[in-house]
Amino acid sequence: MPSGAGLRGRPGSVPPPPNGRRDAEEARAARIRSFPVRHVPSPGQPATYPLHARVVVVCGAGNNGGDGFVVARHLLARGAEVQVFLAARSEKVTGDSRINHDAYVDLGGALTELPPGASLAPLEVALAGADLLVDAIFGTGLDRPIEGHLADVIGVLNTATCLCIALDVPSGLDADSGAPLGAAVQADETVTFGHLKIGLLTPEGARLAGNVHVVDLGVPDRPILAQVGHVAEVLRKETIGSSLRPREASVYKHQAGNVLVIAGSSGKLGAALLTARAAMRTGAGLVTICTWADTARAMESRVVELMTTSIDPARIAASLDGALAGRRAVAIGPGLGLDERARAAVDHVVLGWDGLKVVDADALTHFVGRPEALATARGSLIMTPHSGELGRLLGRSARAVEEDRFGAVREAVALTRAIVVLKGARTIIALPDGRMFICMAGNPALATAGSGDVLTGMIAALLCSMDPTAAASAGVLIHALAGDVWRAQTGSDRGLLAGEIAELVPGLIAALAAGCDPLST
Ligand SMILES: NC(=O)C1=CN([C@@H]2O[C@H](COP(=O)(O)OP(=O)(O)OC[C@H]3O[C@@H](n4cnc5c(N)ncnc54)[C@H](O)[C@@H]3O)[C@@H](O)[C@H]2O)[C@H](O)CC1
Ligand SMILES: [K+]
Repeated sequence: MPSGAGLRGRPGSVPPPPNGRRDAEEARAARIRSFPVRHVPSPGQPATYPLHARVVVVCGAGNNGGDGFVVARHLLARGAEVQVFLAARSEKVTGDSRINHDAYVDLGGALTELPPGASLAPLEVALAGADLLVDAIFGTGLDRPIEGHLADVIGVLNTATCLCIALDVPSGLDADSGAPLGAAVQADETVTFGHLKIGLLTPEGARLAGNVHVVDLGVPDRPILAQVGHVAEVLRKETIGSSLRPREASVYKHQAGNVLVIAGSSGKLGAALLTARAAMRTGAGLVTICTWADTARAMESRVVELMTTSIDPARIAASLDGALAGRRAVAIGPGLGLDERARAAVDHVVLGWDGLKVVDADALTHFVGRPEALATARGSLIMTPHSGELGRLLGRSARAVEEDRFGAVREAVALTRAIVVLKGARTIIALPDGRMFICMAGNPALATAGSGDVLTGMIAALLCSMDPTAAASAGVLIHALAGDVWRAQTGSDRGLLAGEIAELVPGLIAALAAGCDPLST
C-alpha cells in the first residue's frame, strides 16, 4: 500500500493554507449542485444506486476515523472512486476503527498514510480532482487545540473546492462548546450521529458545519444522553403539535385554565397587559392581573376580558394568598418593579407558593446575588431569562453568556433546579434531568419590546393543560413560529409588535394540533 511516508516532502513544504475559510454561500451551493449523485434514494429505499464520483476520505486514528473507513467502504462498494488518507500511521488505528480500516483495505481500497512529517502533496493532488471530500479526522473526542501536522492537514482540506461533508462534527470543532479548537474544517454539510451536538448550534459551530443532518444510529437515548453533555434535541413541530390536545366541547372557562399574572407597576402597565393578553390568546379561560393598587386603577380602562386585583402594600402576603387561591398557574415579574414591596411579593410567591410558576423579568432580578435561593422554591419553576438577566444571576456579562449559552444555561439549572429557558436566537430549554432542547425557529423580528412578556403569558397558559417541560417547549416554539409566520407574511424581519405575536398564537396552535406546518399552510 503506498505510504505517505514514501512521498515524504520537506515538513512544511505544503504552502501555508489560506485563512482556512471557504467562500460564500453561493460557492457552497455550487459545490452541492456539482456533486454527481445520480439520484437520492427515497426513505427506506436501499441506497444501492451506483455512485460514479471521485471521493477523498480523510481519517483520524480514532472512532471518527473509523466512521470514515465505513463511509469509504460503502462508497467503494457502490462504484465510487475512493481514496482514503489516514492522518496517522495505520498501527495507531485500534478497536472498532481498526476493524473498519481493515475491511476497507481488504476490499482493495486505496489508503495513503500521512503521519506527522509526511508531505501533504498527495492529498492536495487527490483533492484537486475530487468531487467529494469526507472529513473524518476528529469527532466528539477532540479534547485539545489541533496544531502542527494535523492543523496543516486541515489547512489543506480547507483549500478544497469540492463538496465537503463532515462526519459527526467538523474536525476541530468542540462538540460541546461550539468553539473551534485550533484549526477547523469548514464543511458544506455535516452528518451528525445519534443526537444533535450542541456545538453545531452555536453561531461559529453552525458556520463551520453548514447544513446539519442528524442520523439516528438506533442507539438507545438514555446511555448516550448520560455519557455526553453535548447533546440537545431540536424542538419539533410534530412533537409540540401532539401535546396540544383538542378541547372538550363541554369545557368551561375555569377548566380552560385560571392564570394569575403578578406584574405591572406605575409606568409599566404594558408588560402586565401583554403577558395577560398572551395568556388569553393561548387559551387560558380566566386571566387576572394582580398588581399594585394604583396600577390596577390605571389599568381599569384598558382591560375588557381581563380581570384585575390589587396587592395591599400593608398586607402583601395576605392579599397575594387571596389572589393565588384556585389558580392553575402564575406568571410573575414583567414590570412588577424592583423596590422592597416587589421583592416581598416575589419572595412570597416564587419561593413560598407551591404551584406552577413562570418567573421572568423583575422577578428574576430580585434573585441577583442569591440565585441559589431559587433551589429552595416550593412548587415548579420555569425561568425565562434573556442573556442579560441570566448573566446578572450568574454574576457575568451578557456577552459571556452569549459566548457559551449552553454552559450558562446548564449552570443556571444546576444552581436553581428550575427549568431554564434562555431566550434569544435559538432559544435553549434546559431541564433539571440534564436534557436540553433548542428552538431552531424564529428570527430577528422577535427582538421587539414586550416579546418576552408575551412568551411568559403563553407558557403560563400552557401550564394549565400540560406539564412544565411540554409547556415551556410549546410556548417557545409557538412564539418563535409566530415570528416566522409574520416574516413570511410581511417579508420583513423588523416591525413586529409584541401584541401581534399573541394575535398569531390561536392559528398556530390550530395548525400544529392538526399536524400542519404553519409555514407551509
Ligand atoms: N459516542 C458514540 O456513541 C459513537 C461515536 N462514534 C464516532 O466516534 C467519534 C468519537 O470518537 P473518539 O475516538 O472518542 O474521538 P475522535 O475520533 O473524535 O478523536 C480521536 C482521538 O484523538 C485524540 N485527540 C483529541 N484531540 C486531539 C488533538 N487536538 N490532537 C491530536 N489528537 C487529539 C483523542 O485521544 C481522541 O480519542 C464520534 O465523533 C463518532 O464519529 C460512532 O459514530 C458510533 C457512536
Ligand atoms: K469529523
